[in-house]
Amino acid sequence: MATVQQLEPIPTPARPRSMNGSSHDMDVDMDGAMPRSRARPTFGSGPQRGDTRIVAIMYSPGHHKIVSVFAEVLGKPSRLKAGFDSITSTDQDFVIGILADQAKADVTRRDRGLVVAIHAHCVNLGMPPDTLLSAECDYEFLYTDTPFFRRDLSRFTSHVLGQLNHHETLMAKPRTYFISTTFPDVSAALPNLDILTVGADAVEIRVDLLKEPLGDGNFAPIPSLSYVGEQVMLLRQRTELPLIFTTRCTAENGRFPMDNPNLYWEYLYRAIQWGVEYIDVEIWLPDSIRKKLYEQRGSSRIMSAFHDFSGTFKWPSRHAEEVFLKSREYADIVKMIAIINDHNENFELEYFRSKIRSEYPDSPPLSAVNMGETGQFSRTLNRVFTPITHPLLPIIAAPGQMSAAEINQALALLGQLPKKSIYGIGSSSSRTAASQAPFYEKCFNELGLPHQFASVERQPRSTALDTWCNQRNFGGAYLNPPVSYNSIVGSSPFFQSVNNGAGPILTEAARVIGMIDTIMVQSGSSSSASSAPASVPSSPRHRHAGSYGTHGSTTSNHPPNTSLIFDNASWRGILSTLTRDLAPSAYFGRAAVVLASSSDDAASVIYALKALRVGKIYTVGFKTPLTLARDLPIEPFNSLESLQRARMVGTNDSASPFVVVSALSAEKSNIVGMLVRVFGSRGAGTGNKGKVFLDLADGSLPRKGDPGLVAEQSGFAAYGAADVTAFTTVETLRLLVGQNVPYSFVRLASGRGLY
Ligand SMILES: O=C1C[C@@](O)(C(=O)O)C[C@@H](O)[C@@H]1O
Repeated sequence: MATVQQLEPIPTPARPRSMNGSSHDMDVDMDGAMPRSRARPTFGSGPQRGDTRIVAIMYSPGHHKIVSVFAEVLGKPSRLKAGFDSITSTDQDFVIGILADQAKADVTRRDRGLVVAIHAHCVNLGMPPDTLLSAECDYEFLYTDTPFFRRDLSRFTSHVLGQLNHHETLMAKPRTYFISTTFPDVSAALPNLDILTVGADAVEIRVDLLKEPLGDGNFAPIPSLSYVGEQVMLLRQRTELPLIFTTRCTAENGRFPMDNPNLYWEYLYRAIQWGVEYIDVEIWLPDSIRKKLYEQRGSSRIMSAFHDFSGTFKWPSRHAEEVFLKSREYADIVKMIAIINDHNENFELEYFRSKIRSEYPDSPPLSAVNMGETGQFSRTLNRVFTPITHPLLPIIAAPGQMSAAEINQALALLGQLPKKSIYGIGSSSSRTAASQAPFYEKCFNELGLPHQFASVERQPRSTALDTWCNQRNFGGAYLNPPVSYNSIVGSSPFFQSVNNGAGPILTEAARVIGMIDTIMVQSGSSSSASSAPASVPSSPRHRHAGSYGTHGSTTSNHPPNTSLIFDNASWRGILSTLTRDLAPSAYFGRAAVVLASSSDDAASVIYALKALRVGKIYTVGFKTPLTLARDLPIEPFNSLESLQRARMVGTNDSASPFVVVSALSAEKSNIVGMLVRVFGSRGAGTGNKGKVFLDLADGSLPRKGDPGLVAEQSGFAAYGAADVTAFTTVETLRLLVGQNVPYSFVRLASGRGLY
């Protein structure tokens, strides 16, 4: 008989706060001994249920297919209706399609508490879209049908419905940057976008700098909404980074005219409808407009903007504080930027920053820099959304802007980014860590980081790991393959001695998963931008003598007040892969099958599936540890009968497996292929990619058959280890060096080396 393990709920723990005052997505466990049965995981800023209203898609004639793609992305069936009036609560489990012409009749009087209205317009049909629908819809999705970017639709949907939240994750990072693109036409940027965005956490589109050709050799005085919409669409199709939508006014080094403030509302509100993540709202705009945008922002975040070019602005003044207080009324981030005359004014800004932090601790994060060469120093010190440029951009967006590499080089020169040794630690059985070395070196180089990267091999039962991690200049490591907490700490006097004998600090993911793939270093003085998140709290057990006492015979070589943090990045790689083409809700409540030969191999998969709120997991080949099984029905397939039962439940039944993840090695491919066939869609071969298959086996190793191919033939959308490795690398770089390197760059720059 199959067993179902169900465990009692346990209260959610209090969460640490970041420097910015936002909660951090890396909850940490301060206990050194591997805690087995503690609080229920929170998954940091992981997937949320979000907006649960009925989604209605307004589509153009001949474009009904977009309705089923939305439905697939959301994990629901679709049905077409003649108008909003006929939508009732019985449609809750469907995505509704309404022909645009019919929608126009009743879109205005729709029940906004019941329905969220999305206008899907294919730009190949011409621009602008229907003006009434654009104005009346909640959101507007602009797309091309050839090529169609499924990833863009999935990201748009996850964002506007509030299922994924970039902002919380970004504000938890110790430093964030955005690149100000200054192209008159973003098409020019697209070929280089991957490289341009290395080191950036978001991409700003300077709408006021766009130049819309009028066809007679002239350009529109301001780009039309049609042109801007297409430009935003093009950019979003090519980058996974959040966008910042900026209409900079003429008085602040921009080109947007100031005579009609309503024009700003029109463009900025449309950007919210397009699902742009950040909206730059200048504070000279009337309060009524700022308030309205703030209230209408949905899942977007408002970055209030203030620039002073007069040369008379003073950070220590009452005026500066008033600007901050006015800004924060309608802002999720406050941006203040000024021209200064003297280098000392950079220190005045630092004083202002710390005063704001201590006097208004609950305010939105402050992003503040000075312009001009004199102000560059402040660009190295600002930690929240520092604007950056890149040598490949046509012009810089503001005087004194620096690139990510220049900022890092300056930090290194100032002693704020000390040179560290960072290790890629492999094992004798897997050469993956070593093959990633050239990629990491390339990234460090591109980002101007002073660190040295070394790839090393860990022998079972050797003490080499202790030696690498106990070097004075140790800056962190990734472990590929991951190693269990117990095998790292169990027999190591060094790791047992850290944090005055409490052992390494564990993030929530590391504690629950029990497998460690990232070791970060956090220095107590924490001015280093180089490594672990500043938001990880110091251990209460830290003493002045340093976190690594002299426990047993082990002496720490690290500077005082240094902590080691153990994390797991793989689960995020898995989560990002599974949500690349689907919104998280496609997984909510559905059943999953996990194949692995040990619970260690399955742990990060199960954690990611739990973050995706799956309803049940069938397991094959391992026993799920209690920490992972908590709050979720787990049913091992331990007989043909149990397998047959799961296979026979109706496809619309939530117990019918929707996602299959295999962590079995390449030589077991034939078994994987067989199981995938068992759970394949009945309508396989019809091109219906309803279900999801993820194969974590190393694709470069010889194997008997390709389960991915079998999966595709059986109606699955198939993903492989290369996707997960690339997404995990993005996460690892964030954790180790605090820098964002987009997925597309990882895929581009790593060649075949990563896999
Ligand atoms: O607000 C800012 C900051 C900025 O003005 C700078 O000083 O780098 C550049 C602008 O593009 C951006 O919108």
